[in-house]
Amino acid sequence: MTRPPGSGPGDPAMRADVLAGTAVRALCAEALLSPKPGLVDARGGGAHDDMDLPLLLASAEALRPTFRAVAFTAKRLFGVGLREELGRLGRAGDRAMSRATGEVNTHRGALWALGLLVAAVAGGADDERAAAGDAAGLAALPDRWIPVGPASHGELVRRRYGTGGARGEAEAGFPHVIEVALPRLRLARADGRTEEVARLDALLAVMSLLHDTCVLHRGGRAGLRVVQLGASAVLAEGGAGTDRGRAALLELDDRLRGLRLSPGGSGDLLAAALFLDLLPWPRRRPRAEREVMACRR
Ligand SMILES: CC(C)(COP(=O)(O)OP(=O)(O)OC[C@H]1O[C@@H](n2cnc3c(N)ncnc32)[C@H](O)[C@@H]1O)[C@@H](O)C(=O)NCCC(=O)NCCS
Ligand SMILES: Nc1ncnc2c1ncn2[C@@H]1O[C@H](COP(=O)(O)OP(=O)(O)OP(=O)(O)O)[C@@H](O)[C@H]1O
Repeated sequence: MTRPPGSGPGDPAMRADVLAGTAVRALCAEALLSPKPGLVDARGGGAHDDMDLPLLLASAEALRPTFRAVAFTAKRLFGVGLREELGRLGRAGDRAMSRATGEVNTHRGALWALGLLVAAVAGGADDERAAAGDAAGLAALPDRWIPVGPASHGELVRRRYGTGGARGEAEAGFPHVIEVALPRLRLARADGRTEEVARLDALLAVMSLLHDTCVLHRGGRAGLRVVQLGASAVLAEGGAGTDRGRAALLELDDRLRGLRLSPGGSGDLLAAALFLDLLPWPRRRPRAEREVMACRR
């Protein structure tokens, strides 16, 4: 759980501006990665007619002060006090995003995941699993100030299909980041894949398993099956780095754009994985290597 103030690593590499910079870099890296099935990328808006790459990059930059404030706050507060302040900062960040994008939801899910992870690292978590665990603890704490308003798409989907959505993923300690995206990223690197291919394979691995409320909202259970089976098929063909895998990926992209299905939750969790992967952890390599070995077995 979140540590009391003053017991963080005090590591200058984990200063608030470094954490905020790494969060923005992770968002930009996710946005730029191409070709992603159904998502906004360097080629265009994917399944979205209201987004493109410049909008996503502007939105990422608009969130930098929020991430910095989250990191400062997590060094100062802990427990429910921190959770409630994060809620306030997250809602203000959401408004900053909306101002930057003309009211388009470019990064709501990503701000939630990255905000919790930034807070966990600023609060003293000193490796990826500790960060995910501390973020889970924060997500599960009550926030008295959650505004009462119309149900979000995620809430409607949760009620209808009983899935946990972005909240459930965070409260469970980001299993699709820790157990799926990061091991796949490292396995692909260890197999000599390019960085772009490794990131695409990590995204596909998440898509093949996640119950994404964006997809369920737009396409119901049938839509979710298209996404999960389509991503599994690309991986079964060898992933984004093989000719057959690349052809299957482009086919899936056409299909998702045709059905207007966007795997936005998977995009968010890839950004969260890239954030943890890009951070200058004090002691990280041995664990990363162990995960590659575990994934090979
Ligand atoms: C929890 C959030 C994401 C709201 O979730 P909800 O499902 O109700 O809303 P909504 O449908 O608008 O957005 C959910 C987004 O999560 C992503 N997502 C969808 N499914 C999943 C999933 N299974 N796992 C992870 N992310 C997912 C998608 O990008 C989607 O757009 C968040 O906006 C929130 O409540 N923020 C309050 C502010 C706060 O406490 N912030 C703290 C950190 S700064
Ligand atoms: N590259 C990306 N392209 C598009 N969305 C992404 C990308 N990466 C992450 N996302 C996430 O996807 C979500 C946007 O999804 P979506 O447009 O379905 O949301 P919505 O506004 O709730 O729904 P709708 O557009 O169906 O009305 C954002 O919360 C964002 O965090």
